[in-house]
Amino acid sequence: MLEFYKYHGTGNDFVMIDNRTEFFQKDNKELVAFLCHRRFGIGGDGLILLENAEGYDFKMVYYNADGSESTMCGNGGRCLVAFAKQLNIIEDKCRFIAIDGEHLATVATDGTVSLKMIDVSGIKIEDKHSFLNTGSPHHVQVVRNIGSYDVFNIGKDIRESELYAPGGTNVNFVEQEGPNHFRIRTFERGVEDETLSCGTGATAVAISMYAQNKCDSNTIQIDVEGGSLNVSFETEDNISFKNVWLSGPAKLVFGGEIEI
Ligand SMILES: N[C@H](CCC[C@H](N)C(=O)O)C(=O)O
Repeated sequence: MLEFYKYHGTGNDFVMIDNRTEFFQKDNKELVAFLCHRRFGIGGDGLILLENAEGYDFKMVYYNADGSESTMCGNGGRCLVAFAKQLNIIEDKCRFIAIDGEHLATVATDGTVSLKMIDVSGIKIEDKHSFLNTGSPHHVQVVRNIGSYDVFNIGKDIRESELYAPGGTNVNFVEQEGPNHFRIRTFERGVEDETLSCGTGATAVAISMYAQNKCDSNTIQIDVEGGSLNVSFETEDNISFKNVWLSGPAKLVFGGEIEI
């Protein structure tokens, strides 16, 4: 039997495993895909291992639902911080290591988890879209009537297009809701579907919109299908962004054991 916990951050859901004893078969892609399967397994957009790391509170190892180890996951990172607190590894502050480097995080009394993301630069701004890396790669495209937009089919086409081969990208569609307030919907690589939220995607949209002068505050509200996230940052030149923070809820849903 394998002990797990299930968390979500604004509807982006993850299977969490305490792998400090390193028992988990990390190269078993089928096992990860099975655990994330919504009918045969537990169900999740991804799976995250919490491990020990010298000089840090813990290490994050992230897999997409298809079983592939991937790049940074913002909501997953926030959920992992809540999981570390549940395991009494940390209190209300921590420093951990993930695939894209070191992250700081805080847990507020209301449970809001704020995560410091990597510094961002090298944003490409084209006529109809932009592209940037916030720990994971993100295509950002402004659309109208986002509520009825065909995120799955258009997102999948962009994700699979020549432009992003061979690695692929996550695809975010965005519509402005008000000053410094946007609504997004994201097609995620590795889940190969729309998810209810994407943390690195929300971060990418906030930075891209600011870089294109669509907002003037460095604190931006991003509504996702499963709730609301907040992104803040500092920039001097509108090209490089530092002190980037992603905040929002990170909730324990249930825990259990699964036969493997
Ligand atoms: N949901 C994640 C992104 C996972 C990254 C992944 N889909 C990829 O780029 O392979 C987030 O909250 O940032």
